[in-house]
Amino acid sequence: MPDEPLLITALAAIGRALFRYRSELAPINAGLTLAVAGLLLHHTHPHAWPMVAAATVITALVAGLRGWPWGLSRSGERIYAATTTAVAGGWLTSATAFGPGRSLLPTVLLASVIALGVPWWPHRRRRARVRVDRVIHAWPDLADTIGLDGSRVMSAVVDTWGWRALMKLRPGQSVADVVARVPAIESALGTRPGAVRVEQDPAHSGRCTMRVLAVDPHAGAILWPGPTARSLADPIELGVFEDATRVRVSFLRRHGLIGGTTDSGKSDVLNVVLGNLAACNDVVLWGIDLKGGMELRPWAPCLARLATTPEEATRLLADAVAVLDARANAAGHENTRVWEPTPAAPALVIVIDEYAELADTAPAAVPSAESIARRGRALAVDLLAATQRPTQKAMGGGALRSQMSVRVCLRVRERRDVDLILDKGMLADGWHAHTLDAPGKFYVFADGHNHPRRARAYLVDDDQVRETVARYADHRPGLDPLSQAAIDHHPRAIEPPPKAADEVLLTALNEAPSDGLTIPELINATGMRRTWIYDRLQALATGGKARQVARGRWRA
Ligand SMILES: Nc1ncnc2c1ncn2[C@@H]1O[C@H](COP(=O)(O)OP(=O)(O)OP(=O)(O)O)[C@@H](O)[C@H]1O
Repeated sequence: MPDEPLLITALAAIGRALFRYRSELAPINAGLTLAVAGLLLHHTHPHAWPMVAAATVITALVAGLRGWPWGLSRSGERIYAATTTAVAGGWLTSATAFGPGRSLLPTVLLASVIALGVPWWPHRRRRARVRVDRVIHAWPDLADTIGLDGSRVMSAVVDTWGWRALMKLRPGQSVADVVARVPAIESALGTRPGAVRVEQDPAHSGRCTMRVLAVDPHAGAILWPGPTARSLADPIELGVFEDATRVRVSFLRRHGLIGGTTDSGKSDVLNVVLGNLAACNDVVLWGIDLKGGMELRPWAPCLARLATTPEEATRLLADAVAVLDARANAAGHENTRVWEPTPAAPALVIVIDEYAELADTAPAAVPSAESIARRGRALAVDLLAATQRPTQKAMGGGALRSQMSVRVCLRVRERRDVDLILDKGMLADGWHAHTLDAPGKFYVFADGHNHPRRARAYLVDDDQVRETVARYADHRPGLDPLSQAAIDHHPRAIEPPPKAADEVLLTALNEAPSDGLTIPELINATGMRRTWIYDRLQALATGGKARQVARGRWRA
């Protein structure tokens, strides 16, 4: 028959529309189903209405109290589920006993469908769920278009900020392929730019989670809730990830690096860490701030020392090396490998605001910083450095960074800075810090944080700094006697090196053989400590008065 294809096409279109809009039509479908069920029950089991009533009460209670069977966790949604179940069950009970066409029952059913449909139709999470279902349905075609053919969406969950889907990739595809196509995915899904994130499934290289953020949870500043750590062993909360989980990072026996361009929020992250460390009773804090103390001075009452000039910084770091040496010595004697920070024997954390400035203006301090970076972790002498310019020079060609196991990367100006702050290859792996679009947004690479997830640091305002300082300044611990003695007996720390020793060093270098003198020979000649010799050699080398002729051998 000529009309048959048209009829089939029309029926198929209606079927597709009914399927596509099944969520919107759910109240009407439920009303129709109830009418049919009432008719059947009334004709076959009219005396079963007490059982229907009992089932209604039980189901409404379970839906209201437990959210079952829909897995509802919000109280509003549970109340809605319980009310709907009670109304539907009550109507079915009456229809079973009296027949669905009796008296006002049809009108009550129609009025209930409309009344209960009113909260249903505009409900945000329901509409989001529908949109997600449609995307899952359309994904095979979308994936073909954007070059991810063969990938599948296995499941999807709607959350506070949007939705996230678990994806299975075609054999041979990798997460890097998905990351590279993020802009194409955003265009295919019709989202705002920057709404899609891709995270590797740690358990399977062929799977990943795709997060679509309808609302940016980091759009506004998130105020610092105050310190949560009380000991260096407690993780420090830096801010929140995009799924509203907290960024908790341990700084125990770890050096930290905070990098980012100007105004990216480095000082703010430092403030969050300092605010927490100030509340820890097993940490002594020292600070270096070569911007004249602009950033760290507000914390001064909680800092046992604050260096604001290159000379002070050099001395401070040399003293830290003396502490390190003393602790290493003691650990050797006592046969212990690590220094456990306690209020009586606290860790020493040295906070350096703008490390590149230190490298430029106090080159003699760099060997000390590098020595602390290399040896400090086990002995609880830790560095926390912020830098705006993660140049190869400032980062010691990567040697310093490699010792820093907590790396926070805020917005950077150039893509290559990502690899300088985090590590080689991280940019290609999706740590796109150049796309961070507001101060305080960052990526963190640390123990337990090995995937590129965007976070936003808490914002610490000046009042909070003042309050925290006022609260903890009087409760700061002092250094343990061993470490304090190391500083007190360390000549460089108290006064400038004796002029005589300086002259002896210069003479020794001038008269050195062509293959130079070793450090032990220079120690012998001057009677000074190794760290003093090292500092002076660096300073003389910068001034062109000494040079290293071979590894570890010096002359004028
Ligand atoms: N987590 C945050 N949330 C919201 N705003 C922030 C956040 N962190 C910083 N800001 C804003 O960004 C501005 C710059 O922050 P901050 O001084 O910490 O940047 P910086 O990287 O240290 O800058 P500079 O390189 O100039 O020292 C601040 O005035 C503050 O208002």
